[in-house]
Amino acid sequence: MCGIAGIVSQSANVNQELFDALTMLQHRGQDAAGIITNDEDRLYLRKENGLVRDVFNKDEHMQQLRGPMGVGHVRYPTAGCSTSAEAQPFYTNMPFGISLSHNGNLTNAEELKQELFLQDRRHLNTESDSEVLLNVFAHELMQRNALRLSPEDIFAAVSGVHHRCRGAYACVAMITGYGVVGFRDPFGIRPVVYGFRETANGRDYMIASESVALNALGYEMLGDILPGEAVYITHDGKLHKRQCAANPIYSPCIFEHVYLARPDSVIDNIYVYKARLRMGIKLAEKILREWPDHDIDVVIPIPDTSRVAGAELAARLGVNYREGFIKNRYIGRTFIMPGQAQRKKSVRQKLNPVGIEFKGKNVLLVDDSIVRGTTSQEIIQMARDSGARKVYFASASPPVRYPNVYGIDMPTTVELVAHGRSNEQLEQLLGADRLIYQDLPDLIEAVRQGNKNITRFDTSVFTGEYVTQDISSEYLSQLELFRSDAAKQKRTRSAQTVIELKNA
Ligand SMILES: O=P(O)(O)OC[C@H]1O[C@H](OP(=O)(O)OP(=O)(O)O)[C@H](O)[C@@H]1O
Ligand SMILES: NC(=O)CC[C@H](N)C(=O)O
Ligand SMILES: [Mg+2]
Repeated sequence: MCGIAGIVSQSANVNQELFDALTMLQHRGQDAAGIITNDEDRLYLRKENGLVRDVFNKDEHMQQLRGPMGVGHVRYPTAGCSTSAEAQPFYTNMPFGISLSHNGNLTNAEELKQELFLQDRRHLNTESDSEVLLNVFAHELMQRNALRLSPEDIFAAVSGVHHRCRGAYACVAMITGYGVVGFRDPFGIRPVVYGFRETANGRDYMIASESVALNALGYEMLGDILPGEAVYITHDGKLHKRQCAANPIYSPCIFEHVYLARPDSVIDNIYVYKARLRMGIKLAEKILREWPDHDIDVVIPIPDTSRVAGAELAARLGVNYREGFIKNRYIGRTFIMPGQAQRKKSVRQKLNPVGIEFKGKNVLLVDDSIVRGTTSQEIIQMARDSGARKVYFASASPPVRYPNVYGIDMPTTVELVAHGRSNEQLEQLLGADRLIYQDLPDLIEAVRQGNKNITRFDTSVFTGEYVTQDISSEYLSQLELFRSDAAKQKRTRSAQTVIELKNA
């Protein structure tokens, strides 16, 4: 769940707007950031590890990122490693000069790498699946053999990508001198929206992972890029759009609504905020059904993401809602940090209890999800240390028991605290007096109520069933080998010495 953005403007340089859009999407990736812009026949690229505000220095970088169109990226790695060499956008000069930002994860990247080398004669310089995706797109565009690209050529290339690539990909690509293309895999696993803004010189367009980026910059939303669809905005402000997949099946990732997306975003026509409110209601109904004589004195959310569901949960239970943990505003999201040691340390730095809210009370702590159990374990202990009498814990989503292969870095079952454990075992391990999980049908209903046209979601982290239906146990074992915390750290350490040939 990286963040992607692309802008085509009829007036000004897009550097500052891309910077602002990426800042709005920072919650989707904290490891690296990048922007590439196109001015006439020149490209300007800056990408590096770090937060948006740290990567782009005003005088050194921003002023040099010239041009009225560009694409940007904030990264949360799910493939390759986390060196700056794999920061995005990626670039290839054949044909025309194409740069690409990708959110998601390809599940056939290894096969494609072979194909690209042996058949297409293309060189890849990193382990990133996004560089693979860029080269497939570039090769498919080459196949058109066009001296001047038409929208037809571009849509045919996207169709070619759909034929060859498996997994999740929400992308923005910039074709030097031509325009910006947004496209989404035929299942629509990761979100991407687009919109426009009227100016004296014509229409400016933006494509971004979430609608918050559009709102903040004064763009009006036109809609979601649909599964399999591509939207092409030419440099002179014309919009073309086409369904490029033979058999698209809307199956967005439900975890976007649980945790990944900002609550103020609307994705796939569903208000994330409302979906989270409904998760709170469903959870309250379950508690009232299964534990009618509960003795909960107060509901305390674990900031940030569980706040919305927590408030509605408390209201439905008819008990007080209290901000018992104060979040340090300078610490980012812990779940998407790269190593367990850092994640564990950050929970304590990030959240501090307000003692009086716990002393002598039966507290119900509520979080949006329990993944590795890092947050819940620490927080339950903190509640006890603060004098709580009983500590109950509720999760607004069901137990996360299976790896994600579509752009969330949850690759190994052993790292998932709920994998192979019963509710009782989890209660004991996390140290809760009672543990309540949302039921999956309730979660699906809470989200689906926002858009009844979506008949299925990717719920693989809860069920182990993958919407693309091509995930074998061998693939998962390989993933486990390559993406465990230990394996990642080893790779990142060794890659740090060879970062100079970046993909640009
Ligand atoms: O079981 P775990 O492995 O700890 O993962 C789950 C926790 O991580 C996330 O919080 P995070 O701090 O990333 O972000 P937030 O501030 O948006 O809640 C999520 O909201 C849970 O609190
Ligand atoms: N979280 C994502 O969307 C990651 C994109 C890509 N797979 C990478 O690792 O860089
Ligand atoms: Mg959280």
